[in-house]
Amino acid sequence: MELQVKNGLFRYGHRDPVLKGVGFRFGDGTGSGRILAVLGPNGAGKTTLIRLLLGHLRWTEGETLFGGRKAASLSPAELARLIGYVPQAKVPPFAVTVLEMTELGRIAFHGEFGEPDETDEAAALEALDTVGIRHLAGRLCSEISGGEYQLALFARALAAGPGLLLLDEPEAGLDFRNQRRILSTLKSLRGKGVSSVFITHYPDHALELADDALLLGKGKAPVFGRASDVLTEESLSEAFGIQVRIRDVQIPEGIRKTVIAAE
Ligand SMILES: Nc1ncnc2c1ncn2[C@@H]1O[C@H](COP(=O)(O)OP(=O)(O)OP(=O)(O)O)[C@@H](O)[C@H]1O
Repeated sequence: MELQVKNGLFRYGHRDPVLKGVGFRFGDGTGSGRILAVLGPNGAGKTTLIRLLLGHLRWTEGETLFGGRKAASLSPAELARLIGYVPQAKVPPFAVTVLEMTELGRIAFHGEFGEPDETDEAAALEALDTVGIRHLAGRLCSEISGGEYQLALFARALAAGPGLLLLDEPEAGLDFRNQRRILSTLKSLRGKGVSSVFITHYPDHALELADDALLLGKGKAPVFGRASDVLTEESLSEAFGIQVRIRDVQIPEGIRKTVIAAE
């Protein structure tokens, strides 16, 4: 699905703009999946951007379009069927099992007050399988680890079978193996035509996985383009204000880029 932002500017209240000059066209109408990594220092506006794309916030100027349709003209239910959202993990204060929480991802299909049916349960269990935590289906969300909960949030987004996933630091708090699980799931979803926009503080992950990258810098114009063009030693050093080096590392599958802070 094509995602486009035109002339985006956003400010909270009367403050200085958090985002300015945001414009990009990601993906196309051919149905092939793509991955966009969003990077930038703390406070650069990454989560704000995701909230704008989700329609939780409105651009002060500019607009978002999904498949050429203005996001503002889509109902919340239409948006929920198009987009899956994986927020930063915050365990809910109410007692809910992992399966029940995953079934919440199906709400656009059965309505807020409708009961999930067998189809919803099957989709939720399949999503739990995909992220490797089906064995936790009956456990309370308040009684699993933070990393396991992060995976449950991913499953909740997958349960709706969205064409586009928006993920806010999906690998944060996960161990190496589960980070790889998230990355390989995004990769295999791309192969099935599902696109992803993911915020990450790991430039290595962006270089490994992403087709495109959006680099946000505080007070600097955002840069969008092919990930290998956007994420260079120079641009990362400038955006993060620290000397960065990119090196090739030999792994059994070939060469992988690794990004090092050289200070
Ligand atoms: N609700 C709000 N009201 C006012 N200012 C806000 C609000 N939410 C965020 N901000 C400010 O907007 C700026 C961007 O915040 P945002 O959370 O989008 O950054 P981020 O790039 O996701 O940061 P991080 O990497 O730390 O998660 C920050 O300066 C933040 O203090």
